[in-house]
Amino acid sequence: MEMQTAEQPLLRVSGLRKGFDGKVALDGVDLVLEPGMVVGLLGKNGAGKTTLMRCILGLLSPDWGEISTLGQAPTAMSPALKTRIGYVPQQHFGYEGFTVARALALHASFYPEWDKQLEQAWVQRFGLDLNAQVNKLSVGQRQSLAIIMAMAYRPQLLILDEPVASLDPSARRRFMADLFELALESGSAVLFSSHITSDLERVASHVALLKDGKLLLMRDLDGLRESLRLLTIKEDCRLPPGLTQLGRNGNRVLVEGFDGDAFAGLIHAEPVNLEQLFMELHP
Ligand SMILES: Nc1ncnc2c1ncn2[C@@H]1O[C@H](COP(=O)(O)OP(=O)(O)OP(=O)(O)O)[C@@H](O)[C@H]1O
Repeated sequence: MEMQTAEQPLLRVSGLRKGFDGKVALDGVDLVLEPGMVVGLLGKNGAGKTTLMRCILGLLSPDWGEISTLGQAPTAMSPALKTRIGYVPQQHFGYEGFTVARALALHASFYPEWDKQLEQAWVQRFGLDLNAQVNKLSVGQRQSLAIIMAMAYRPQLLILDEPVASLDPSARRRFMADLFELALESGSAVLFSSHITSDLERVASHVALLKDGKLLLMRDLDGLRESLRLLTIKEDCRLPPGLTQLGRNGNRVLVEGFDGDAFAGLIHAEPVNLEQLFMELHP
């Protein structure tokens, strides 16, 4: 069994393919997560985000390719290793017959590393009522509880499938800001999917962009801001070798790797934010 060492990344995905009923959901995905990385996974509905997360967690078996999650193949992960991973799925939940306090206590009992102080701080932050019945919580409150349950034991790898979709803007902002801190502080890595590009821009260290099961892009956000451009070029223009074409619409080409140097045939280069990037790639 492969064990995780200090030099190994927390997650390594190589050449991952997964299909359902002959339809490709993931098409050769490579991804590496190192400690301290907060990776925002962007992609439209059906792009493959949940499938990727479920493969990483061993809930789905890949058709092809290799995954090492905390140094082990996810489909053969030991129970001890599972307690070092946190997951908030899109749909949850259990603990229906319990109060919030009881549900948290029960959940905590599975995790030797549970941090009670962290739990309490987050209960306060989300304004959760410990005496409320879980089955009477709102969707957003349930999501808050699921987040606390997934991160209060400071997992090394935290996987969040649209964690903030049901949170109100203030809870969302607090959560996203603290997520980043938590990852850095605990030396862990976070992979979260979101459609809210402004959240992603605010807190992610890296962005991964899935389109039709292919990872079009995986980069640090600062580097991406610098090197991502929407170019207007002449008809017969050839792109220099250092540029990666991400999308094209007539003489408008979205590229990564732009270093500011003009080249023959370039008419105009404009910076793009994540939302524009998303729109350009999904015309
Ligand atoms: N269990 C399944 N059986 C059949 N097809 C599936 C299954 N799970 C996912 N798919 C298909 O795989 C593709 C990717 O789905 P996935 O749920 O990974 O997308 P997503 O990016 O998470 O979408 P969303 O943003 O809507 O959550 C879709 O075409 C979906 O219909």
